[in-house]
Amino acid sequence: MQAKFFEDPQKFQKETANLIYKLYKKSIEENKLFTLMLSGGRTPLPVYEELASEYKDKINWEKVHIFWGDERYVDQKSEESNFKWAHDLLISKINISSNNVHRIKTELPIEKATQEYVKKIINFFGQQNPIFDLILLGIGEDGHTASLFPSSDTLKESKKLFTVTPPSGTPKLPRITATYKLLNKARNILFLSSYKGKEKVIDEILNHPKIAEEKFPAAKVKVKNTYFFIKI
Ligand SMILES: O=C1O[C@H](COP(=O)(O)O)[C@@H](O)[C@H](O)[C@H]1O
Repeated sequence: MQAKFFEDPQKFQKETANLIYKLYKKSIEENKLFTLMLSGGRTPLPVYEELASEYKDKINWEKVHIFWGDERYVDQKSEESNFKWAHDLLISKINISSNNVHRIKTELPIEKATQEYVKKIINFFGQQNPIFDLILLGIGEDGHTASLFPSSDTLKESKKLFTVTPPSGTPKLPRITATYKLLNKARNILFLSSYKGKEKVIDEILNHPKIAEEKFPAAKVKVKNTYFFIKI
């Protein structure tokens, strides 16, 4: 586990994009492609912009497959859509085929959208327990990650890779989320979070992980190669 705190927002976005690039290169060497699961929220947005500018030509985007770890159940063009922000700031600016962009289809009924996404992932990886090269995650003020919220039944889901989250969070919306079954298999996890308003949550996750596990869903993501990049 590695935790880094950044006072300079420019440094945060540059170092984060650079780490993503390093992990991309390693995956390409080993597996010839890079499976990247994006998070929602606002914190990763400058990183998406950095990737779209500095890494537009350094990364062979045809070898990258983009997925989402959670989605708010809204139209894909809504300001609240996790897909929309990644699309506008990154995907629309790089040379990537639409076949490599795997969004959650929120135009379908929510259960169907969830099941179809699981099917799509299983078909893509050719196995029931997919291993993503890199999963980006955020941390909410309540310790949620993806759309796994404290005290939610979604935390107990052990069979499915994705599940439906009843209206939760800010904005309070139904959501579709990856479960621990999927997240805890990743090769690399990169938490991107701001620190303000989340100091207690982040300090506890980093310094008292066992206690944090009882309260904060983010603390239950347990992967050997986990990075915390925190913007102060
Ligand atoms: O609602 C969500 O919030 C979290 C944290 O977002 P941030 O704006 O504090 O960075 C995010 O990780 C999650 O994907 C999103 O749906």
